[in-house]
Amino acid sequence: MEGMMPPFHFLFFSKPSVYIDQNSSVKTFFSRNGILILGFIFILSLIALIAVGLAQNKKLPDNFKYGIVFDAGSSHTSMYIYKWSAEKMNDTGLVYETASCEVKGPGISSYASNLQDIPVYLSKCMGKAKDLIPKYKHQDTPLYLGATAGMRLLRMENEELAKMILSAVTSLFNSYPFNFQGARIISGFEEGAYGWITINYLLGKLEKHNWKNQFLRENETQDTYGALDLGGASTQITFVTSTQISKQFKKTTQFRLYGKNYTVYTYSYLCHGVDQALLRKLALNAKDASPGALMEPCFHPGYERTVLTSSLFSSVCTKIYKNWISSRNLTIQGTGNFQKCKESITELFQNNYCNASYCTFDMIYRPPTEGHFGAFSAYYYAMDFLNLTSDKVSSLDMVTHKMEEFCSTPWSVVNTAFPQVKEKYLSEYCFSGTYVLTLLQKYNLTEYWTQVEFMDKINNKTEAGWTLGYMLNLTNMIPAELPQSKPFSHPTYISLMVIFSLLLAIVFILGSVMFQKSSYFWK
Ligand SMILES: Nc1ccn([C@@H]2O[C@H](COP(=O)(O)OP(=O)(O)OP(=O)(O)O)[C@@H](O)[C@H]2O)c(=O)n1
Ligand SMILES: [Ca+2]
Repeated sequence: MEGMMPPFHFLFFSKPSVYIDQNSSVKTFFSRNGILILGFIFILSLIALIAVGLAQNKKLPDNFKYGIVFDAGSSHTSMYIYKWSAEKMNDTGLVYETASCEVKGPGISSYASNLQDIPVYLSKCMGKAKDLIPKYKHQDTPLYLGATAGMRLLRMENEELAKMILSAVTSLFNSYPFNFQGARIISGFEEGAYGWITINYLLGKLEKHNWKNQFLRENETQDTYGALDLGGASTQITFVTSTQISKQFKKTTQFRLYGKNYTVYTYSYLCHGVDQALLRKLALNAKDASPGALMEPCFHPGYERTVLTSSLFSSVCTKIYKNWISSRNLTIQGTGNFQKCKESITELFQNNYCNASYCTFDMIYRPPTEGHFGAFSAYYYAMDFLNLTSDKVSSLDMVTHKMEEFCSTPWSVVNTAFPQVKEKYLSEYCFSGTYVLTLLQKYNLTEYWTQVEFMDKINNKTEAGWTLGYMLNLTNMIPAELPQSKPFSHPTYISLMVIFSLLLAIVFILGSVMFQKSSYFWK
């Protein structure tokens, strides 16, 4: 039938036009080959489109993963639930805290004599985890418990009791549907290193992309932050050092993360956490106290606390003072004097020394500190309460002035002004603030006050601490090498789709125009 389009397969399988009309043979030859080329482009475009679609746009709805970590500290236990996209698990900054739970009660080490209470102690937070994580994900959700300095101290005193606490936790957690990976006492070295990983991961210091979404190499990445963690029983300092450190000190570790090497110094000072430091200070001063009373410059004027002296010596950290006095009641009376408080805290640090190549206190080698530091846990609690976090305050003089003012404020005034703050915390902020300041001075970190950033939740979501780093490490979520170049971002994918669609439309339009012309020659 004249004028009708030939079927689609005709484009490729019709006889060569050169046999039909000898006069238009050359023109027809080109138009037929043009159609063939366009046909090829069409097929290639289609294949490319499908390939891009299959390779780059595999996004599945709600493909999230979860992980649960319990931080069993000396003063309290917290549970953190982390969440991340399963497709992007090797990227930095993508795992975040989706919920947390404060376990009611003291640190887990105080359950040594009442193991039967451990299920009640932990089950409320476990119930929260069960409710928050979708049921079908429970089996794939790793669950960890890491215990820190409180349990380290208990282990030094009585290893069997420490084991029994961990066994009680193990049998409880095994009865839950999660993928329980163990309850253990982590070392001070791990605690420091994982804290460093957490903050640098969350601050995006380990792996960087440029505006083209390409990974930046070695020296193009930003400097990492050092990590300062102040707990109740221990304190950790961790930072990247460029000082050549003799192997005999064994205080550094090598990390290879996202294709970059880091020489990280870390040390955990046991008995230098804020609670144990206060206990040591009180135990140390108790020997010189007049019978029944101890004047304490780190407590507010008018504050009183009565303790049994034996309770001051019950910790491993204060045992050395035990022989000095027999047990009796001791009333501690605040005098609220920042300078005297600072002097007495300084006595807790022995042999402080720092030169160009090394620093030390308590005979522990430490290379000179470098770069910026993120300070969390009790560093943050104290400085945040005192309104002294670095964006609000610019110099050490300001901090000193504020501390002098706060410590000398009568307890009745402080207590009335902050009725919502727990009495234990409130009565000790003069001590803990002064302790923070003294510790930072011992680390030589107060010269440039803004070198230290006090941090709580990073990106307003995830708490700074060792738990996230611990989970990232145990789930192999931080690769040693850089991941292969990133797949297309969503906008790039959409742009490619548009370009290929336009190309296809042009191919079709040109194809049909050329086909009409060539069929004119066949007539
Ligand atoms: N809002 C808060 C919370 C806690 N604290 C105090 O901060 C100290 C350290 O708390 P934390 O960092 O939770 O210590 P733990 O993790 O329990 O101890 P460690 O890491 O040494 O095992 C404790 O003295 C606690 O009383 C505080 O002053 N204000
Ligand atoms: Ca802690």
